[in-house]
Amino acid sequence: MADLIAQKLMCIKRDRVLFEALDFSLGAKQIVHLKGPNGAGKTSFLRILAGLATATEGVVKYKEKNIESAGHDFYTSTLYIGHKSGLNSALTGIENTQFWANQHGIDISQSEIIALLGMIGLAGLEDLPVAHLSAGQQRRVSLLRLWLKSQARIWLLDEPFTALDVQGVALIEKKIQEHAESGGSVLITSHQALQPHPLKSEFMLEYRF
Ligand SMILES: Nc1ncnc2c1ncn2[C@@H]1O[C@H](COP(=O)(O)OP(=O)(O)OP(=O)(O)O)[C@@H](O)[C@H]1O
Repeated sequence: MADLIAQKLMCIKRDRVLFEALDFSLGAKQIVHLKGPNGAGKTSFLRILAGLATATEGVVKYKEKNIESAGHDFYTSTLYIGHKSGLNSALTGIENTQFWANQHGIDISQSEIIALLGMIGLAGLEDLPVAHLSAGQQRRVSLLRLWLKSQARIWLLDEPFTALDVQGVALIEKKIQEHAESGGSVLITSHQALQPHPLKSEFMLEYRF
């Protein structure tokens, strides 16, 4: 059975119907590439699925419960990474990661964070305020969450590859594939093609005038 089910979703923004009667499901071991032109409503859709915005009509269910009533179970099982980095630019990579881990009840030591930051390509930059990091380096700090919130089975990722170089994209793609292979599910928006993978499918949102 699917982890996350959306039924008959409608979303209206500024009098424009972005989508209506939209049914969608995301199950274990699935990677769904959400595609569509600028302004089609991909971010709006992702935010509704994450419980960060409310649909004009329709419901989103997690384990057969509306996400509003699924509560803690839903939020601990979901990892949403949006367009914005969600970082405090005055804090270092270590501090940002520690803060985020604390917010999510994740027990992690400073040496473990330093090791993870090194793994993601930020060795030697761990104690710089993230304002002093490049756009791609900041993106890497924010994507470190993929390695932290291991109990989150459902990943909702909005343009995670923005600003990443070729190696950065490959690292994140590999992590996404490993997550799906180990039973997780991933919905990802990206304007670039994803690596072919047997678990991957596509879901298209058309631009509606
Ligand atoms: N808070 C808001 N208030 C008014 N209109 C909004 C709001 N958020 C989004 N929109 C509008 O909804 C439409 C869809 O936006 P959305 O960000 O979901 O598109 P998208 O498919 O993710 O686009 P992109 O590929 O450019 O990221 C856009 O026309 C946008 O102007």
